[in-house]
Amino acid sequence: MFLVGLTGGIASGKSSVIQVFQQLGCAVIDVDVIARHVVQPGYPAHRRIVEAFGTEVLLENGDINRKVLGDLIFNQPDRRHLLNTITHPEIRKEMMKETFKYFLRGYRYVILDIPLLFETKKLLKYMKHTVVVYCDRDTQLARLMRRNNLNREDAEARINAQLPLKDKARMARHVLDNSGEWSITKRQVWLALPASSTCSPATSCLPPSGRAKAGSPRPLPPPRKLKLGNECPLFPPSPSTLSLSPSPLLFTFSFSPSLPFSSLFLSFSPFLPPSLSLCTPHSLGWSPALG
Ligand SMILES: CC(C)(COP(=O)(O)OP(=O)(O)OC[C@H]1O[C@@H](n2cnc3c(N)ncnc32)[C@H](O)[C@@H]1O)[C@@H](O)C(=O)NCCC(=O)NCCS
Ligand SMILES: Nc1ncnc2c1ncn2[C@@H]1O[C@H](COP(=O)(O)OP(=O)(O)OP(=O)(O)O)[C@@H](O)[C@H]1O
Repeated sequence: MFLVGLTGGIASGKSSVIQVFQQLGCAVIDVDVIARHVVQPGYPAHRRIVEAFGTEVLLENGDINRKVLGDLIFNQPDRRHLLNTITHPEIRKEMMKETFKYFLRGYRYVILDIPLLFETKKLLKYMKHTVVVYCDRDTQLARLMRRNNLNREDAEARINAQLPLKDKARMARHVLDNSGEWSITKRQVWLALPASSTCSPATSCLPPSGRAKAGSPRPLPPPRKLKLGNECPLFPPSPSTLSLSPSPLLFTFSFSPSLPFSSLFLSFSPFLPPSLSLCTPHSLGWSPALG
């Protein structure tokens, strides 16, 4: 099994992007969701947070007051470090459990949304590939202020608590640009689907409407569960998936001027269980005799 680390900056659009992957049937893990889970009352991290930060970081019902704790840690690096030492080991344990569940279900790839992948570096060595969801700083600031109802100063403190997004984009193997309209970002994910097909046009698993000739405008595939066997630079095929010929679609996509970060080629099928994802020549009705 291979792990794909998806990261970005605060409010750069990681959760939005990972939802698209999820809708497409990929195996995904959102570490922010796990981070919320492990600090619930009754969990060791909850007790240790109260010991370290006092009961003023609690709501009346005993839950962590995330606004208060956030205001504390995003303005004070030492307290942020303290919170990280409490929560990160618990988060990693849960992440391992979730990943193992996907492994048992037969997935070859799991996409993990890990906000601090490049900051902590602890998990980096386990990632087969890294993907950054990027947006320019002004857009990031505006989206963060709007979503969290923050003033500029507080929003900047949160952004500055992380490595600059530009640096992360440089460190990543693949970048998704979410600076523009959401529909453009979604297209980047969707368009990557047929681009990664190993099937030649003659044997394509795509419905006819989903096929395109090299150089012609690409029809937008609807979000759906995938049943293709794919090959692409990001997610190579399993040994039992045979590449027939490189798809012309790959070429079309990689030089699309509408995608400034068009180096992203995602093959979704490895995130599906093998029974669904393999597109062997035989499953396509192809045999060596037929060519
Ligand atoms: C500080 C807390 C209470 C704020 O909660 P809040 O609901 O406002 O934000 P949420 O958890 O949704 O996080 C939003 C984003 O903030 C950024 N962020 C969160 N924690 C940190 C941190 N310790 N350092 C830098 N950035 C962080 C991430 O980009 C994250 O995606 C919460 O983020 C938290 O418990 N953080 C510690 C755990 C952690 O490091 N989580 C990040 C995933 S490893
Ligand atoms: N392309 C876009 N156009 C407009 N708004 C967007 C776009 N992408 C994301 N947003 C909005 O920006 C905000 C941040 O997006 P999202 O929550 O996906 O980011 P995130 O990186 O997961 O954030 P965090 O680091 O805080 O978990 C949300 O309110 C989301 O609806």
